[in-house]
Amino acid sequence: MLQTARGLSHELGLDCVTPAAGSVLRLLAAAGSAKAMVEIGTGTGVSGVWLLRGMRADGVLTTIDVENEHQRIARRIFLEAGFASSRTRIITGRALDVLPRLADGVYDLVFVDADATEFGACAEAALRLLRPGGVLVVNGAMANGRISDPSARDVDTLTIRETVRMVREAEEWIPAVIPSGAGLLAAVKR
Ligand SMILES: C[S@@+](CC[C@H](N)C(=O)[O-])C[C@H]1O[C@@H](n2cnc3c(N)ncnc32)[C@H](O)[C@@H]1O
Repeated sequence: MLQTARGLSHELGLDCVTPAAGSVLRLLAAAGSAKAMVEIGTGTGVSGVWLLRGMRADGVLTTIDVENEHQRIARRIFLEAGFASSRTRIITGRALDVLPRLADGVYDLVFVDADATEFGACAEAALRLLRPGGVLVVNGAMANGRISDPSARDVDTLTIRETVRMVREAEEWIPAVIPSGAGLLAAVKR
């Protein structure tokens, strides 16, 4: 099932989480006995299946994407992977329009994998959405190796660098960068 979703993702020209990064997502969801999670960037559902596999059997994944077509594929992938439609809440819209409508302090995990220029704003929203002890995960934290190259100053790299710095320095987070896949910035909310 994940192979099908990965193939569809590549056909659409979308990146998706690698198996190494996906297994970290599953582990974090399982370690936190996650019951409520938010995903920003549904894509074709690759990361969603990893998250669903880790979270509690009665948990619900709220997943946001601006592209209805991507979510149409993801909805089918979730069902074919054995997850009933009651396990997912699929919301179509821009992340920064949808996130303010979600409840404060009730989510166990927020996974960010959409527009890199909005990573900082998504991390700030996650601070409001997560319960204490909840986990933020941002995919692409190493900006394909550009993060440590001071000459890389494109807008995506600059935003990712700034988001990693902001989360690392903030009192509210206990952070780590995990070098799996495109790099995962993970942080526990104090
Ligand atoms: C890298 S793909 C997500 C891949 C997915 N997480 C996976 O691993 O299978 C990024 C997705 O974010 C969506 N996206 C881009 N900008 C967005 C925004 N501002 N708000 C919501 N979704 C956005 C794109 O339509 C795309 O489906």
